[in-house]
Amino acid sequence: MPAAETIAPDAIPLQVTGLARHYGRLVGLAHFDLELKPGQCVALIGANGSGKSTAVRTISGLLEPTEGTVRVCGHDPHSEPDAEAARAALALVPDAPMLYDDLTVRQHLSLVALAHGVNDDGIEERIDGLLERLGLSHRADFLPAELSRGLKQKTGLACALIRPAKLLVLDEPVVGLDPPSQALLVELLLDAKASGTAILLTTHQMAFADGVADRAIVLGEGEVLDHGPWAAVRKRAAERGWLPADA
Ligand SMILES: Nc1ncnc2c1ncn2[C@@H]1O[C@H](COP(=O)(O)OP(=O)(O)OP(=O)(O)O)[C@@H](O)[C@H]1O
Repeated sequence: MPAAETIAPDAIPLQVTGLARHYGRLVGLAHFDLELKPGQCVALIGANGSGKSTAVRTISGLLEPTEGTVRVCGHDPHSEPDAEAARAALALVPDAPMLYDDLTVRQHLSLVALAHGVNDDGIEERIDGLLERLGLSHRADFLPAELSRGLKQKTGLACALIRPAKLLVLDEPVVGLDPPSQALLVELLLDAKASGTAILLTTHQMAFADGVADRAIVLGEGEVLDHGPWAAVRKRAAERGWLPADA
């Protein structure tokens, strides 16, 4: 059975319990709990080195946890063969997009769509529509080496958005994007939320998170310093000096 078909329609997109990741004696993340229901968006915020990428990478199955459990739609991304179903449900946009040197932008999207069983008659039109919306149409037949940093970032985002993920995980998604593209990304993420996709993102851009986050978690030295509704946590974080003064 294809992995995507093992995902129950009413599955909870993300459940994380007691997650910890140590790097030798250094604690990258500790005591991390999170549940994300369909259509919810949580922003992880915090200073450099506070553990945001460690959380994202451990939740996505790229890093083994030292302690704790992760379930993506009920599946464990750290245990084969269950990890295959977790990967089918989760779309990750890492801080530096992983692109194939010899595939064009359009070929990346076609490959991702095919790999996730999205090969219906309308797929080419949807790829064209997404390329157009992201301002990538004029670079559709270019290779990654011919793209700027921001265009590579958009290609990584397009790859995640072309497939029907239950959980979208984005690590610093607006780095490299110009202000109109950041606003466009907010629109695309609101569309994804409206269709029931849960979102976990990290960012240093508070104005971007204002547009999309329902809740926030503040990390510091790998520990959760605060969590709750986005606006309240953002205000407390600014008052306590956890954010830049202009955030
Ligand atoms: N591969 C690694 N080996 C050793 N220590 C690491 C490794 N990756 C991260 N760390 C450490 O773990 C801690 C958390 O790092 P992480 O990259 O998760 O932070 P971050 O909040 O994403 O930071 P930034 O905002 O700078 O991207 C830091 O102290 C960092 O130095």
